[in-house]
Amino acid sequence: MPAIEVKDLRKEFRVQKSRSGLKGAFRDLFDREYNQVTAVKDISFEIPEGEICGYIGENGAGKSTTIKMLTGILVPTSGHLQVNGYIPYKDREAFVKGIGVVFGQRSQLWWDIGVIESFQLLKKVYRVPENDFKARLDELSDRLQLGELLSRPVRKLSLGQRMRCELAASLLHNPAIVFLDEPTIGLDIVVKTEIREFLKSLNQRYGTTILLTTHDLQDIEALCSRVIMLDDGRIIYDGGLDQLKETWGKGKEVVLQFNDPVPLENLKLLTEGLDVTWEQDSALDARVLIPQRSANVSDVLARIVGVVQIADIRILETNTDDIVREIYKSGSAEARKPSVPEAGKPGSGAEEDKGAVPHV
Ligand SMILES: Nc1ncnc2c1ncn2[C@@H]1O[C@H](COP(=O)(O)OP(=O)(O)OP(=O)(O)O)[C@@H](O)[C@H]1O
Repeated sequence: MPAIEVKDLRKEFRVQKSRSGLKGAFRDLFDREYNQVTAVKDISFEIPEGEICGYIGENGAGKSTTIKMLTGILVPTSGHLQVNGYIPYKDREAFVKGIGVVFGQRSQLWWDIGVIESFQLLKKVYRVPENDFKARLDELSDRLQLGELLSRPVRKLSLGQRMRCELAASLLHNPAIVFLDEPTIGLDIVVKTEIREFLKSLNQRYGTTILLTTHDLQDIEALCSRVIMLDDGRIIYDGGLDQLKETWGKGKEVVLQFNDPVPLENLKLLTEGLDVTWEQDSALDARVLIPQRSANVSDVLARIVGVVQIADIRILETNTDDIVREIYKSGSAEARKPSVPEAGKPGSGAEEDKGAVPHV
């Protein structure tokens, strides 16, 4: 049984329209008008136990709405969902014992009381036996370096300290599935790295399933083997991070500087038979573009080094940030067109060939 199972999940909100001016406000009192917003549009996916999956998309794409449905906070308009064997909004009490949730922007800890007292309350809420609680708290304190933070009220903690406490709070009852909504937002790079390391080890030691929404693609790079990308309530990509890079990445670019002038023709001859493209601004330098799927950098360098005197080499790779920005930009509309046969574009045949799940 998958940890998370979602089929044709949909969420519509009814939002009241406001008319302008005093007269409009008066009319609103008696004759309300509504707009319908469809935040999540019939999405389907499954997440197996023990997977760390990134759930990404631009602002307003529908990520939080999905997480709220998966955690039982919102009731879907239609569709089916099952999380850890439960239907979240129906089996609330039993369901919450098996999940942990961290909303980076909102605290689950009580503001004015010591962190440890919040933990004690959560222990009661989740009915964690005393011995399990002690062992778990010791381990979490140690790994997240909570130490003397435990006796402080939450309002006296820095953001990074609070986030470490939030993570501990969400894990006190040893949940099988953890939902993290922007867990590293606003944190400095050191704390971000600590939190990523912690999540990785949590997943490895306990096989915890993690669904992570983030705008920080370094989180995804560090943690996720799979990403689901949402745009305007629809899934536009579901597949591996490597496939994402392969499908949309522009490959690698090697920038070379030579000691003596080298004509472009010579460079082309040296790499004959390899699927590469050379560009040159002057005879003393050159760039070679190596597509993601064909040759690799060492094949290309093996042909050149020793034959040509090289003063300097730089290897540039499209990073995930660039790729995702590119998909968002070109993204959704293209993705929904039925199979535009153009390589490297969302919705093209290339995506299907790579085994990613196309959602068109
Ligand atoms: N309670 C609500 N009532 C009405 N509309 C809502 C409600 N919650 C969300 N929406 C709308 O649904 C859409 C999706 O919002 P959602 O918060 O799920 O996006 P998101 O991907 O989490 O964005 P962000 O990255 O900004 O958090 C948006 O258009 C939003 O305005």
